[in-house]
Amino acid sequence: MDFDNKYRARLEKLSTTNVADALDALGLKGATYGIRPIWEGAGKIVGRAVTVKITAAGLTKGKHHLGVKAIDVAEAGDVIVVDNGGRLDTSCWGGILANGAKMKGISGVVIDGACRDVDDYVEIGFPVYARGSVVATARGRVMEEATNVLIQFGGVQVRPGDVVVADRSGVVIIPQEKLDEVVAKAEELYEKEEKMIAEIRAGVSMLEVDSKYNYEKMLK
Ligand SMILES: O=C([O-])CC(=O)C(=O)O
Ligand SMILES: [Mg+2]
Repeated sequence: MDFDNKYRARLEKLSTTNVADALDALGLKGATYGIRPIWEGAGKIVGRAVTVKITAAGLTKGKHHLGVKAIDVAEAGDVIVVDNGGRLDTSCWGGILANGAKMKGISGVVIDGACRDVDDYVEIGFPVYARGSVVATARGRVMEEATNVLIQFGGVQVRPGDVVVADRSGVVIIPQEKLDEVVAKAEELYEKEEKMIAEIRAGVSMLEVDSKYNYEKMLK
């Protein structure tokens, strides 16, 4: 799939909410909840998923240090998607990993859990989205179970190569085999909303604009 040529610029123009609405209209799951930019300037992220599945540390040891394999296999523009099951009591991503990811040209990291070293992300301008930040290290608390496998992220499935879009509203995942349909539908919804906003700004009444575009039925 020629993702960069065919889809990247189009997705950068769309919002996560356009994409979430397109997924709803097409009966697909991909909208997550509660995973937000961890620092003010963390910009929008678009890219293909490299997944990391985290599990609790214990007597079975992990093969790779958490996150390192994902950074190694990722290509420039990819997004690392970390499933730590929503845990908030321990980090599963930090500043050293962020520096490694930044050096590879990775677009950003989205985490179903918590991260640490937020000042480091600000310093290097690296976008990280998570449920929160925490000071406690991942070491001895969690470990990497697998890289590039099916994961659960904010209640939705993510497979390696699925497409991630993240902005200030949150994170959406587009199943890779539905990318064409979802992007086309999201663009159609974006155009309609732009027209609605233009009319509202031109002074047309909200009631008139709403009934003309039938917002309530727009996803049918
Ligand atoms: O130990 C951790 O949670 C990870 C960490 O701080 C880093 O990558 O800098
Ligand atoms: Mg650190």
